[in-house]
Amino acid sequence: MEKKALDTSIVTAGRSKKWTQKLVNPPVSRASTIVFDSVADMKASASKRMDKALFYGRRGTNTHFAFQDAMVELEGGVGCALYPCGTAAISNAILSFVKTGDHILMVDGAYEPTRDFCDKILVNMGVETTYYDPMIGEGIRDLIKPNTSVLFLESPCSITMEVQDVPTLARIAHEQDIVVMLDNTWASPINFQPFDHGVDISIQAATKYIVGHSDVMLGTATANARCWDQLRENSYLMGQCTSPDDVYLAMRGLRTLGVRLKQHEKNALRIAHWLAERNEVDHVRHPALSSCDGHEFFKRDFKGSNGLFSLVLNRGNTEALTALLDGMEHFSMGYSWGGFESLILANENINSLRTATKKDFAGPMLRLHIGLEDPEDLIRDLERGFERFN
Ligand SMILES: Cc1ncc(COP(=O)(O)O)c(CNNC(=O)CNC(=O)c2ccccc2[N+](=O)[O-])c1O
Repeated sequence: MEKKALDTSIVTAGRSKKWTQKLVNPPVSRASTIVFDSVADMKASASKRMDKALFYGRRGTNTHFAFQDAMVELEGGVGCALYPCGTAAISNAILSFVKTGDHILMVDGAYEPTRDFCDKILVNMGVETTYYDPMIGEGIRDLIKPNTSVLFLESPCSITMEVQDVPTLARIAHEQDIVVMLDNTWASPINFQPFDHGVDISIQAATKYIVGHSDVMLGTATANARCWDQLRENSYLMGQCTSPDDVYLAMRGLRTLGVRLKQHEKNALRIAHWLAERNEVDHVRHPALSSCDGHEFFKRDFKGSNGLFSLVLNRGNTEALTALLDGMEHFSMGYSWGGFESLILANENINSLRTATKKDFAGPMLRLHIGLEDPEDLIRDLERGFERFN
């Protein structure tokens, strides 16, 4: 079969008639018990239970199998495990590849609950975590220990948006047979191809852009041939299963992911360049702008950006920030991103979330998620916000 363009794959991925039963979309197949016609049928299913045979609800149904196929086609790898949320994907992927006495390397700019998992769960299992500078590059070699089993990346990093040199870090990790995991949520399966850059396991909080409508919690971990069997079986043993209703909505989200990302990107760049000229802004941390750490890696490795970026203000205290935030008309405050709506979050002390790298920023940070609203309305909303801020 000839290689398809990305936009064609977005439309066709996961639509094997095995799963759709000639419908355009795979039906929502809810199941715990799967019944068999004969002992031979039951044994045949059991022998193929690890390869999308209908066996038991926890292994998935045709709805899950369709979405898993779609994720592998779009992101790469050989298999995709599903989880109730992105945080579950992160924790179960790591748990699938560590044992007591191991050491892992975790990017200092990781999503805060990822850090909490390391500091509150792994530590009690006798797994040591070293946090490293997102921009460390070749220096990662000096942090590797004989018992290092996982190198975890998140690129760009949460809130501070550093873009990591993934291929360099992966190359060095593989010299010591270390498993390379990447939280690839910002790029989604579309804008960064993890397995082309040395990653072994790519993690998505599908909650964000894949679902795209702020109404489902879901996580995925897609693995290459080296890691797939171990990831799949350990995640199954830890009871990681998902609702076919949520998976159906994630599959629905995939079909518009390409066009939504393009519009988010266009709107966000309009606003990021406008913000860069505001006198309240010290600098904008958008991977597509040269003012963002790792911008050169974004240009080299990414196919595009999206609506999520941050900025550093050059002044402002809690009172001024509250005045800015409380009166926004189109920017809501909420703990997520990747839906169609615009969001805004403030962070007054990013260094409280970092242990290996301290930022000497001019002022507090704002993280914006630019939605699908008209960017001129959003700019006017921000203008009014800055009037309250000043
Ligand atoms: C890159 C990345 N990777 C994984 C996850 C987790 O996904 P999930 O929300 O589906 O579990 C996320 C979720 N992102 N959520 C946010 O950025 C906003 N949420 C928060 O800030 C939040 C929420 C609950 C508890 C703590 C935080 N926090 O980051 O401080 C993510 O951004």
